Amino acid sequence: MGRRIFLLGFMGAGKTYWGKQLAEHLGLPFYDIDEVIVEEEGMPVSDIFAEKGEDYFRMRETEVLKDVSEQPEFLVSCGGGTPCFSDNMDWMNNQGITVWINPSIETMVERLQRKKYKRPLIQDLTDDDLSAFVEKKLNERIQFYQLSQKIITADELSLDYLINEITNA
Ligand SMILES: Nc1ncnc2c1ncn2[C@@H]1O[C@H](COP(=O)(O)OP(=O)(O)OP(=O)(O)O)[C@@H](O)[C@H]1O
Ligand SMILES: O=C(O)C1=C[C@@H](O)[C@@H](O)[C@H](O)C1
Ligand SMILES: [Mg+2]
Repeated sequence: MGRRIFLLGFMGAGKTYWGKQLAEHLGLPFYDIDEVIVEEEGMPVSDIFAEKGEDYFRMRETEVLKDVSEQPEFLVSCGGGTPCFSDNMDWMNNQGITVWINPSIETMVERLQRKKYKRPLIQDLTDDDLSAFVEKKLNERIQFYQLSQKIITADELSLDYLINEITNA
C-alpha cells in the first residue's frame, strides 16, 4: 500500500477532518498544509491573506508541500487551492497517491456556512452568494482535482470506507 498520501479537494470537503483520523489509524505522520503555514507564520490564514497577500500564501503553500514530501511516509491534507497552483498537482502525483474528497456542493456549502471567518476567499460572502461561489470555483478547479488517482464521491464517509478505498488505490 502507498504510504505517501495526499488528500485534496475543495474547502469544506473534509480534508483536515478525515486526514487527522486517517493518519492516526494508519500510523503515518500527519501534515495539514494550512496548519503548518499558520504555525510557521504565527497568524491565521485570513491574516496572512490580508497582510501579506494571496500570492505570498500560495508561495508558502508550495514550499510547505515540497518540504513535507521529503519525509519517507506521510499523510498530507492539502489546502483547498494547493493542487491548483504552481506544479503542485504534478508534483503530488509523482510523489505519492492523490485522493480527491469530493462530497456534494450542498454538503460543502452547509459546512462552510458555519466556518466562513476562517477562510478568506469566502468570509465576506452572504450565505446566498456562497453557494454560487462554490459552484463556480469548483468548476474552475475541477481540471486539477480530477487528475487525482483516487476520487471519493460519497457524501457519508466512514473511516473504514476511506481506509479501504485508499488501500485499494
Ligand atoms: N464527515 C463529516 N461529518 C461532519 N462534519 C464534518 C465532516 N467532514 C468535515 N466536517 C466538518 O466540516 C468542516 C470543514 O471540514 P474540514 O475543515 O475538514 O474541511 P477542509 O477540506 O480541510 O477545508 P479547507 O480546504 O478549508 O481546509 C469542519 O468543521 C469539520 O469538522
Ligand atoms: O480553497 C482555497 O483556496 C483555500 C482553502 C483553505 O484550505 C486555505 O488554504 C485558504 O483558505 C484558501
Ligand atoms: Mg483543511
